[in-house]
Amino acid sequence: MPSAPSFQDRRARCAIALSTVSTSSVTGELDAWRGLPALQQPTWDDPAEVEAVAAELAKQPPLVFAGECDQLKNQLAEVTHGRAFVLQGGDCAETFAGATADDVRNKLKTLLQMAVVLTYAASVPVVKIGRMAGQFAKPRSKPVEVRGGVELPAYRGDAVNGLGFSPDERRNDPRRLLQAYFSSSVTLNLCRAFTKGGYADLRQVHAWNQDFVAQSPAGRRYEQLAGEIDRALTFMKACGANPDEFHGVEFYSSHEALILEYERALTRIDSRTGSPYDVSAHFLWLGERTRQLDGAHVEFLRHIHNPIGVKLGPTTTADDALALMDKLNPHGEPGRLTFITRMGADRIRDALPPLVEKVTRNGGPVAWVCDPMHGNTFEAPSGHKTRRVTDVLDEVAGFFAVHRSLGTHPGGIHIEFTGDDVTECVGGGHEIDEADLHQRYETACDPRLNRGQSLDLAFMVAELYRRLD
Ligand SMILES: O=C[C@H](O)[C@H](O)COP(=O)(O)O
Ligand SMILES: C=C(OP(=O)(O)O)C(=O)O
Ligand SMILES: [Mn+2]
Repeated sequence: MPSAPSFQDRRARCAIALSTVSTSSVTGELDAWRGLPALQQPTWDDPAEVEAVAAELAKQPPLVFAGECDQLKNQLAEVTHGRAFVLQGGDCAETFAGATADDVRNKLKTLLQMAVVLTYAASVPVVKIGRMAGQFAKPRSKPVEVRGGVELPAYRGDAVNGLGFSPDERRNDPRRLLQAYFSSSVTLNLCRAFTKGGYADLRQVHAWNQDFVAQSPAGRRYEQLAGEIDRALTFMKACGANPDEFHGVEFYSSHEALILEYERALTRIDSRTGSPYDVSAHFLWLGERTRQLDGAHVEFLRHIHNPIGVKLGPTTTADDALALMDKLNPHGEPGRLTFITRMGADRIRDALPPLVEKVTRNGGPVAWVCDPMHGNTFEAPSGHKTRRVTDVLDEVAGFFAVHRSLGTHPGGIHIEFTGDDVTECVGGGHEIDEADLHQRYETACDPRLNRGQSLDLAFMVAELYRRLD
């Protein structure tokens, strides 16, 4: 007969049992979305292939660490308290071909320049989040695209199918999910190297502008500001400050949590706390098309501990916002939830106040961020999807005006931009007009601000921020 288990044995068995119970209940929660309607999911030819890919993804190392997600959550908590500002941006749709050192550096350079303008001119700490290293999947308004009488499945991002207009390219291929992971990893590695390895050093403010200054009004304006920063740094050094403190910056990754098989496969239990984190990015958001309260996306996001966002379009009611708040941040944890409003320049001044009022009165803390892109898209006569820079600026001005009148904090901007001199949005310093769009229209999905247009926006936001005082 086996002897009675020792106290240690019993304790160990008990611990094992507890961890099994808690792990399986966590697993149950993380898979609960599978029983709910999930919009905008690709249809795959072979479910077994998707399962094999998910199993492969589940074995891969995390792209980000839970502790980094917590750090971002703390910084976003500062935003909810009105003490910091979010700058979130990048491509509408990243592409695998764009995971190169040049492309990533150009985007980061523009983001850093914008952040410097905001930090210096508005005197506010800026939380820098890229729509980078994972933004490979797109929701679409139509499931198909028709060209010259030929109908094919819509492009859903490089994680799903190809942009080229052929049946082969447009076939949904689950193996692309693996490539999305590897391209995210390459991009994030570059971002980490650029932001920590000296390139983002504040003493490089002029270097980021070198290839730009002569050509553009925004570049020249930036150059002046960089000169002031230089003098401030010299002054601080003379006062005894340690210049190495400006060597690197904190940078975080984000993307829309769209393809639930991918996000689920990259969700891990944090060894420190036993809580699940989606380690595909620091920050995940839900799009306007997939934020149904009883839908699969909300259910999945509810259980991960990353800081998260939800896009809110012009039809969102105050009750919708409150219900999302209750479901996604039931304990009112500061920094956990960001509402990214994308109302359109002509709607923001009417559509935003009821949401902010009700959430502020009844809800926990939330960071309010303005996406001035997605409510302002239209089709030019040439067929290009575009946006007017004046509408983008006007939506941001409306966002600031609403928060100012309600006494709440305009917490940040969320934009689609690129570091290259593309011609995708009309207006701006170089006055791109609709007839110019074809010149350098390179986006895989929505039109992005180019570098000059992005810097113009940063100067305007800094001005609006200063006027809040
Ligand atoms: O950001 C993405 C787009 O707004 C979204 O994919 C819808 O675009 P579509 O109307 O071209 O499908
Ligand atoms: C699809 C997007 O936005 P929204 O969900 O707000 O339409 C996006 O951010 O690219
Ligand atoms: Mn977009």
